[in-house]
Amino acid sequence: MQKIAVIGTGYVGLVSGTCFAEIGNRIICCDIDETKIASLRRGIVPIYEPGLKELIDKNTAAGRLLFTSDVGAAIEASDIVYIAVGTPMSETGEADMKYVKDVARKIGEHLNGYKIIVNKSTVPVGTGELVRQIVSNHRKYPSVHFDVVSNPEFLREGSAISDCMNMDRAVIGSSSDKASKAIADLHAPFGTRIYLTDLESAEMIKYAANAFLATKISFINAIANICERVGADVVQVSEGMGLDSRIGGKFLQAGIGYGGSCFPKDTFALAHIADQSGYDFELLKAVIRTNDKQRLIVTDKLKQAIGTIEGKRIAVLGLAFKPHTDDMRYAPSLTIVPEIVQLGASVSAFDPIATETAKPLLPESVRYCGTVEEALEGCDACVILTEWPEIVGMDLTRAKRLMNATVLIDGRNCISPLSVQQHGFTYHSVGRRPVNVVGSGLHTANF
Ligand SMILES: NC(=O)c1ccc[n+]([C@@H]2O[C@H](COP(=O)([O-])OP(=O)(O)OC[C@H]3O[C@@H](n4cnc5c(N)ncnc54)[C@H](O)[C@@H]3O)[C@@H](O)[C@H]2O)c1
Ligand SMILES: O=c1ccn([C@@H]2O[C@H](COP(=O)(O)OP(=O)(O)O[C@H]3O[C@H](CO)[C@@H](O)[C@H](O)[C@H]3O)[C@@H](O)[C@H]2O)c(=O)[nH]1
Repeated sequence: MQKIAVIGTGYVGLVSGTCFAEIGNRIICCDIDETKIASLRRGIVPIYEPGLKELIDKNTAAGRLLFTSDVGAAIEASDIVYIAVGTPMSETGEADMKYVKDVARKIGEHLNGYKIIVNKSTVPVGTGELVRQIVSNHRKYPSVHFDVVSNPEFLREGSAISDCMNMDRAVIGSSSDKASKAIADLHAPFGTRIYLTDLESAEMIKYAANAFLATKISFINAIANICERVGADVVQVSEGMGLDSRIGGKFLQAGIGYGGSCFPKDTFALAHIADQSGYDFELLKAVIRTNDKQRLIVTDKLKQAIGTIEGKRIAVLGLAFKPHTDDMRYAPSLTIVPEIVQLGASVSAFDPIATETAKPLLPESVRYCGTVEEALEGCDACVILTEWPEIVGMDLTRAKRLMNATVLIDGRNCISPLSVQQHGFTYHSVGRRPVNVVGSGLHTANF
């Protein structure tokens, strides 16, 4: 059992803190946001993440998971201190290190004995060393030692608990064997692969992994745009490509591009790190440009499908950047909905979870609906931006009855083209052929 303080109780700190408690450690999750801590203490979880509330309730009841806004006291009461604060994109593209630096100062001020300081936030290479210097400079007792470790987080929102409990690997970077071993031992109950490395390489692994996944997405989106022009079907192309084990089928779903709190900011940050190091990362810059442009295809497709957008009513289904989260950070809807409104249409929007997070971020004229059906009623076209199960599984017969005109723009390629066409819809996807070829797909050799 380790005594651990997790500083920053956002998506990462709250989930990883809870999972560390679940494997038997005593965790104090702390945050400067007192409202957040007060909610958590009352059993109210401030973010939507499947399975998180149940796991928090279980571990708080067992006395393994505590919440406080007294960050200093949490540091003093722990042997391992995890940094999990935000590193948002600054105006110039690089990661804003303000919160990490604030926490490092605080750790220095409350270093009352040997501690391992572990950074879980996504940070530029060199941050471990920066944290070491700040902690050193703010130490109350200069004779007290500490080690710094980088242990980046790879969870995805929407499946964060499962990603954390069944992580592919734990990357642990440090110049101290003792600290690396302690953090490796901490991960033993997860039964995961441990990858030991130096601080700088661990920090780079996180950015490189996200940039690579973003590259796969922009690559398949570019292929989808070509498929549309030459008459191929991107879903079949990506499946056929993915069967090559060197390529793999994951992160090859074409659509309106990536959003979220990580890929947009981390690709920018890595391009900035490269620039600073004197290397022009042209490939990554093209990935970012491709993603920015991909969002614009929705209004282009709308114009193609219904002519003028002015005066029309458009149903927008899905606002969150991906299903199973209420996170709206860099969601494609934040670009697409204002564009539709600006072109003179009225928007009826539905999202099963993210509506409240979305409201302050979208134009005031947007009408929010409680169901898919309410959003579709009387609309001239329907646009899918997030593949929530209730949107993918919508009743097309009912949808057709409710809508003024049967135009469906599927920004996530999540509805079967055959099925929508059988229901009499005009279907616009991202690089799919209008109708599937019968008998296509994977077959055994004796087919
Ligand atoms: N969200 C993800 O899916 C994800 C996954 C992997 C890695 N990451 C990385 O993890 C880090 C955290 O991301 P997040 O999405 O959890 O951020 P978040 O914005 O949801 O949460 C950060 C929390 O830190 C708190 N905080 C800020 N300064 C503080 C301080 N001085 N003391 C105590 N608390 C403080 C904030 O109040 C906030 O609650 C980022 O670097 C991010 O890139 C995020
Ligand atoms: O084939 C795909 C896969 C994803 N996406 C989009 O990409 C974005 C990101 O999706 P996902 O990676 O599932 O969610 P995140 O929670 O942003 O997780 C990413 O970012 C986290 C923060 O760094 C990392 O920890 C995770 O490993 C990494 O997958 C979303 O808008 C998805 O719609 C696609 O368009 N096509």
